[in-house]
Amino acid sequence: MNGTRPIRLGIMGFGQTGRQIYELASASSDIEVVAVADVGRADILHYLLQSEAKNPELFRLDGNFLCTDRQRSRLMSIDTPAEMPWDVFEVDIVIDATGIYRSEADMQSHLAGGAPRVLIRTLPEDTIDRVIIPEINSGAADVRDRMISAASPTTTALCLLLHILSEQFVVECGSMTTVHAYTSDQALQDYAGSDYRRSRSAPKNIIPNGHDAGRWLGHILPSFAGKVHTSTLNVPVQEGCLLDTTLVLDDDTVTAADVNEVMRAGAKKYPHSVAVVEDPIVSSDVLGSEYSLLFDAKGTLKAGEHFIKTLGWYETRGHAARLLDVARLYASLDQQKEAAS
Ligand SMILES: NC(=O)c1ccc[n+]([C@@H]2O[C@H](COP(=O)([O-])OP(=O)(O)OC[C@H]3O[C@@H](n4cnc5c(N)ncnc54)[C@H](O)[C@@H]3O)[C@@H](O)[C@H]2O)c1
Repeated sequence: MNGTRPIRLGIMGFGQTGRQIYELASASSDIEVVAVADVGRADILHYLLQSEAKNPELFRLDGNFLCTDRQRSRLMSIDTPAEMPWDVFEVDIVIDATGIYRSEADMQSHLAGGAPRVLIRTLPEDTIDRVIIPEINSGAADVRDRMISAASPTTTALCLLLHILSEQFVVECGSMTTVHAYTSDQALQDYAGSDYRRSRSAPKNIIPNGHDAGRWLGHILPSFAGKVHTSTLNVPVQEGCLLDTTLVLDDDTVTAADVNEVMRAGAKKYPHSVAVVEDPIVSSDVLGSEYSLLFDAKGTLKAGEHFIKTLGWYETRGHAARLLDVARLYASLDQQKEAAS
C-alpha cells in the first residue's frame, strides 16, 4: 500500500473462500479487489456471490466487471496462474484461493505474471517463504517475502489453541481430529478420485482423511514440531467444522476449569480471532462466524492425570478474514520500508 491508497488485491479462485474474501474486502475501506480469475462464467460467478452474500444487492455485474459502489473487479476466465496478466491490474498482492495451486512453481507463475506477492489460501505443497497466522507469528513476516501461506482454517484453529494454552501450560504432545464439512473436491456419488476413501460419496459417508497441519506445525509454532498428530473426518455437513483436540499436559494439577479460564483470557487477548462459547452450540450455529476459533467451554474434559480434551468450532469465513489480515500485514511492511527509504 502506498500512503492511504487501498491495497490492490487480485483473487484467483472465486469459490466459497474467494467469494468470502471478495465480500469482506468490498465491505472494507482499505482493500480494493481489482481482478478475479476463475474458470467459471462471469454471470454464474455473480449469481453464486449473490446467492450467499449478506447484502446481495451490493454486487452488480457490468459485462466482465463485478462492481460495487467503490470498486470494479475485472473477471478473467483463466485456468492457470501462468496465463494471468496481474501486471495489467497493478496488484499489490494476489490471493490464490483455488486450493489447487500450492506448489512453488505455481506461486512463481503468479509472480512472473506481475504479482509482487502471492498468498495461498491453504498449506503449501513444497517450499514457501513464510506461513503466517497473524495472531501468532506476524513478527516473523519479512518485507522480502514473496510466496506466503496463511495456513488453512483447520491449522489456524489448532495453532491458536496450542499457542494460547502453551503460554500457561507445558503441552507434551497431542492429537487433533477435525470433524470437517465435506469439500468441493469430494465426490457427490462414488467416483474414482485421488485415493480410495476420497472416491466415496461425501454426503453419504464419514470419510477419514489425513491432514497436513502436523507437518507444518513446527514452521508456525517451533516448540510443537513433531508433537501433534493431525487427521480429518469429512462428514455429511455442508459447512461448519469441529476441532477435537486431546493434549497431554505436563502438570497433573491442571483442571478442565483451568483450561477454560486460560482460553477465556486468550479470547480477550486475541478478540479478533478467538472467542469462547459457553452455550451448547452445534455446527450450524457457527455459520457466518469471522473468528478462526470458537472455543467450546462445555467440551473441555479431563481424564486421568495429564489428559485434556477440548472442542473448538470454525468455518471458512474466519479464514477469509485472516487472509485479508495477512495482506494488510505485508502492506504495512511495505509502507514502513517506503517510509524508511
Ligand atoms: N472449504 C473447506 O472447508 C476446505 C477445507 C480444506 C480444503 N479446502 C480446499 O481449499 C480449496 C478452496 O476452498 P473453497 O471452499 O473456496 O473451494 P471451492 O471449490 O468453493 O472454490 C474453488 C474455486 O476455484 C476455481 N477453480 C478451480 N480450478 C481452477 C483453475 N484451474 N483456475 C482458476 N480457477 C479455478 C473454481 O471454479 C472455484 O470457484 C478447495 O480446493 C477445497 O477443496 C476447502
